Amino acid sequence: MTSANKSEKDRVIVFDTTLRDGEQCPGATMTFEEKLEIAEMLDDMGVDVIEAGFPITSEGDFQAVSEIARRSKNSVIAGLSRAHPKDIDRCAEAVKFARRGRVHTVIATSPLHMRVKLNMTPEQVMELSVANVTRARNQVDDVEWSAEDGTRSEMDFLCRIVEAVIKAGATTVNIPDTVGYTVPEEYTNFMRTLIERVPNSDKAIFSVHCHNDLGMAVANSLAGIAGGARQIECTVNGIGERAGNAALEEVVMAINVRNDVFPWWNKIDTTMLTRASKLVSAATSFPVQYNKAIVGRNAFAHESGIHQDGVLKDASTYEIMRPEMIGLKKSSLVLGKHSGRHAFVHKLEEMGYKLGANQLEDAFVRMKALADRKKDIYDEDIEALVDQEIAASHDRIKLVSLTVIAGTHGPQRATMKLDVEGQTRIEEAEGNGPVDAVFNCIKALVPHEAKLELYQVHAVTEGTDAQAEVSVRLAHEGRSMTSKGSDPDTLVASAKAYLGALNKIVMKHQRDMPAQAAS
Ligand SMILES: CC(=O)SCCNC(=O)CCNC(=O)[C@H](O)C(C)(C)COP(=O)(O)OP(=O)(O)OC[C@H]1O[C@@H](n2cnc3c(N)ncnc32)[C@H](O)[C@@H]1OP(=O)(O)O
Ligand SMILES: CC(C)C(=O)C(=O)O
Ligand SMILES: [Mg+2]
Repeated sequence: MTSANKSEKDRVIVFDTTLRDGEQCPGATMTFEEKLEIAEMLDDMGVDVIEAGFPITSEGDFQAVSEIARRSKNSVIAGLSRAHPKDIDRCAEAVKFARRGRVHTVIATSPLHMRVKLNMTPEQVMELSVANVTRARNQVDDVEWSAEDGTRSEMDFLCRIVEAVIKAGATTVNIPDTVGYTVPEEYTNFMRTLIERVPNSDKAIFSVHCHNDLGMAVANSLAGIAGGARQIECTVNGIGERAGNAALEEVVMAINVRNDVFPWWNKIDTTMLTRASKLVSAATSFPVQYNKAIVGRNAFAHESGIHQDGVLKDASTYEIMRPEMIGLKKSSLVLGKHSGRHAFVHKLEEMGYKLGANQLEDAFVRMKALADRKKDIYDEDIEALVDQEIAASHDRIKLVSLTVIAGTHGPQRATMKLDVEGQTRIEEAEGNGPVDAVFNCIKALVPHEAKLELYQVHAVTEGTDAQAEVSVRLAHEGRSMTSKGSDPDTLVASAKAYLGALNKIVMKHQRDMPAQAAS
């Protein structure tokens, strides 16, 4: 929706409850400092209402809500309270420092919750709600009333109680799907019926608060807005009770990307979504699922060759939003066994390599072989692979295959096949350790006088499947030749490194021959 046709009736208020409902899930407790940092980010991001905590819960929660209220710039700061005078007073005390403070009072309205949990009749719940909304309104101007388990409540009762709380001064009426039970069409109709039947519904903003038990929190939230609600309660990364709440980044981007179907607007600066996600993930130590919509690390990453080719030609082939819209620099093309040549060439160009057609084809085949054996292919792997390709392109001696038997019962034994200037040779040798056996094989296949001066191994990247990079230095006739070999198998990398140095000696010898003959 363009700014020209934004009207107040289409505005959706974004109410973030990361610090309250988000913190309620096991393991998500945040420190005072972390809460202040998250609240500041939400305020800067354009969140309309920040639910900063549940002040009666503990002294710590009270302090956090009060301090967030003191520091708030533009956002309304809300605190939660039960329908209990102690809760209301403590909450009002905490939010009073905000530019605008909101007391949010909740009570269950479903037959099950009223009977089993509260042990109250509907009339008692009605009385308590009215009394506590009135109490809250005497302390703050902004009061939200929530019907816990709203979607499993009886419509007639809900209409009566909503009318009563609005009359008592509630400025926002929230109808939560507390247990993630509703489905989109049902929620649209539920909200529409309620708003139509409550005579004073125009005196309050209706709100949605959806849980994700059936994976429909975001769809249900948008459906509730379609039914006439104008506030969405959500959390960063969708954290919250059990399967979580509607994810803020998902509802915001759904409205943004599909504004043709969701013709509303909000004030969120979407370019801050990635940072907000990282901050909440770090504070809670909850990792973000790799394939999470919008902020998962794979949300803008492509490994499949056909997709990579499409994205290189025009990103909109496989991306429905630009990464910059959510604060990501760019999408990533990840090399792996599903990748194709277009992406491989693109990656090499990015890394500054320009290979000839044959070298490129060889390097591509080797990248595929490596990807079959190794989970992640990093730039360092490509570098090692291509450097080796370039170095090995003129080799006289090439490794064809290697098998090593190693373990506690020595001697270790290696069997090696080499291509020596077009001829295949095979040999078996023992050694004092597997590396010694490999090098003895090479000596048997290509007899030479060179002495091993240096043997060094290090991992190219992290992880147990990382490529090993081996350096070998051979001394021959007063000269030293060094070469590197890399492979996920340290012994293969060792053979490659040794053969690399030996090839250099052979080539030097061949270069020197005509000169010697002439002298
Ligand atoms: C759907 C939601 O997310 S609601 C918010 C849920 N969040 C939390 O519960 C986190 C913070 N909670 C707490 O720290 C504590 O539960 C407190 C401080 C609120 C209350 O602690 P306690 O007094 O020890 O009570 P406890 O939690 O064991 O039981 C809840 C009591 O509140 C009552 N209650 C539950 N909801 C409400 C409500 N909305 N209004 C009034 N009373 C309520 C219960 O019936 C029960 O009362 P009882 O003691 O007479 O049986
Ligand atoms: C407190 C209320 C709004 C809640 O979190 C719920 O019903 O899920
Ligand atoms: Mg909730």
